[in-house]
Amino acid sequence: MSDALNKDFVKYDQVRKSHTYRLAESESDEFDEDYEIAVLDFSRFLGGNADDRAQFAEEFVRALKEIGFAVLTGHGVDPALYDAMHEGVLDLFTSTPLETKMRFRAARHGSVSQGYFPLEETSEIHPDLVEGWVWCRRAFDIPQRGGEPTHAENYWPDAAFEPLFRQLVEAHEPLFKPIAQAMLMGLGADPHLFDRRLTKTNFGLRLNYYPPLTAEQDRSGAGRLLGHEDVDLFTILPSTRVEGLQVWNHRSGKWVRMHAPYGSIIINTGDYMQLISNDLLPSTTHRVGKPADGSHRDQARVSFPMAVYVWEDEVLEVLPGLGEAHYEPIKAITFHTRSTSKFYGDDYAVEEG
Ligand SMILES: O=C(O)CCC(=O)C(=O)O
Ligand SMILES: [Fe+2]
Repeated sequence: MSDALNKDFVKYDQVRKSHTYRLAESESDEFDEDYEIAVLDFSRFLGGNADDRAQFAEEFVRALKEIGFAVLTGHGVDPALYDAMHEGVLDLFTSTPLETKMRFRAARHGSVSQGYFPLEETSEIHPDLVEGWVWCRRAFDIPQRGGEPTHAENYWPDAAFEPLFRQLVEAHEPLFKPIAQAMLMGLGADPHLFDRRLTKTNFGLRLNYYPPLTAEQDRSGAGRLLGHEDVDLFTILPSTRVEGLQVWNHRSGKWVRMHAPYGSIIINTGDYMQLISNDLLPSTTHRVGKPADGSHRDQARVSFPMAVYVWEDEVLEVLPGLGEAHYEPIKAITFHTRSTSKFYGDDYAVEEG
């Protein structure tokens, strides 16, 4: 199984992914030590004049076209919040008994597999050295799309975690539209085309807890999270304290190690965005490997990416003005669940229009 290739699962892909990579880390993997992922000041878009905004959008989209990842500073979120989240994730995973965690095992809610993922069970295709926990919009006590009441209490092992992690949701939700607007502007499309779809939209907040590596795991060369692409429009990932994120450079066929400054956020485009951008913005493969710096190996690693979706009943289609469409329009639920049935089994797919 450790020789498995992404190509073995190509039937699940809903957008073109022509490269080949091994799911697990391997001694033969090559690294692009010189490539620098762009670090851009988002305040130029959030607070700048029309020229600043246009220039930011151009640089942002250039970086994304090239590698599917960019790092943003100047986004306005207090880094103290990320420190609090880091501690909160450690607390959640280390203080919740396994039997309690197992009562929340992940299950499909609409498109999203929401709930707890035990160690080595992030996906059905290969074991990873991470525990995960995913919550969508409905799990937070925030305004819901149709004004329906929330039942946050159903989703949390301890009620105190909801208001804690809600702070992260409330800090990031105001960034959804400006990030999408900058991408659309840089693509030459109407920057406001997704404003309605992104109002009270769905998302998946994923907390990842990578336990300290044992000496044996360290020796085995096992990675922490398999190579994958995100299915979403884009992901907002605050920079992590412990390194390890690696990004596939499709030009060189090598991996690039992410080094994002403290307090910055990493943005990467996912499958929804690759479809609507007609393959201009790639859904880039990434994974989490052992830290290159040995001193970090005995430390737990924590990350808290937020995946931005559109609701299940929206249609994903190629934006106007981007030439002959490579894809047919498709309902978001069909697109999302077909693609992620790669991880959750064939019966995960919901076929609708
Ligand atoms: O832990 C990280 O740095 C990345 C996690 C990730 O790619 C994911 O949860 O989709
Ligand atoms: Fe990811």
